[in-house]
Amino acid sequence: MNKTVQVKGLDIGLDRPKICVPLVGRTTDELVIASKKITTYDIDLVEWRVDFFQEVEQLDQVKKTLVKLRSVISKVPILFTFRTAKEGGEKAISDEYYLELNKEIMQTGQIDLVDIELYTPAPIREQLLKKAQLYDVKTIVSNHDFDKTPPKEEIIARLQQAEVLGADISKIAVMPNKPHDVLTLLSATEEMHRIHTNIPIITMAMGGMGLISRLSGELFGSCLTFAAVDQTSAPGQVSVNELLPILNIINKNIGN
Ligand SMILES: O=C1C[C@@](O)(C(=O)O)C[C@@H](O)[C@@H]1O
Repeated sequence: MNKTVQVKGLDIGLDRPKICVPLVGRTTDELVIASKKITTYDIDLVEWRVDFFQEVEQLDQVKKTLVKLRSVISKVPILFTFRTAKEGGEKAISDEYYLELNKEIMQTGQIDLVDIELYTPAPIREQLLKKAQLYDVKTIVSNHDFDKTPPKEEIIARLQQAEVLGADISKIAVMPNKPHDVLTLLSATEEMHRIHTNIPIITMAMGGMGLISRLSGELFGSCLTFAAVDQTSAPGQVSVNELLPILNIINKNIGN
């Protein structure tokens, strides 16, 4: 069983959850300034949330900006994510452009991981998964529910579906409306990790109510957690400086 994924020397899936910081700038300048700051922190990955970028519909501009970001972010993997409006992102684009954007960016050789939404129309999703393999880009197949927390069986089923499709990592983010919803997400995570999967998984309950899920991945089986340097990309993210000591204290004591 190989529940780890290696990217740029980083073993995702082992020990303490990896910390991923989102870049949410709207302009190239904002993004470059933010990435210079982010790389001074003790983090494991950077996610470019390109749906925040105001020139996202001009592929050449996306590519030029990516080259600049890559030259700043040289040591840690870059995850490229266009989060669609229907899954809580900033912008709606056509399925055709979603395909073109992700395909072209994978081909540049400048990114290490790509986020592909589980509910992307099947023919597009399949093409993207194939291209990722071809260009040696690791895939996170993701799903987001910004309104509610689906039942445990449904959370597990979506994570499994991502794995069956060939994801390197499967991910789900849900919104809790009551404390029990957080338990549902954690219980699904624990069961999925223990019994149902051969790949690393990422799960979180969003919002303040779900915060515990962003801290406790090492116990329940979520391999990565998103945290902010200045700006958050989703409700409930805390700052890297607040998160790091908590992850470390869990890591230090978990085997005792
Ligand atoms: O999918 C995720 C998870 C996330 O939504 C979160 O809740 O931390 C943040 C997003 O930037 C990322 O793409």
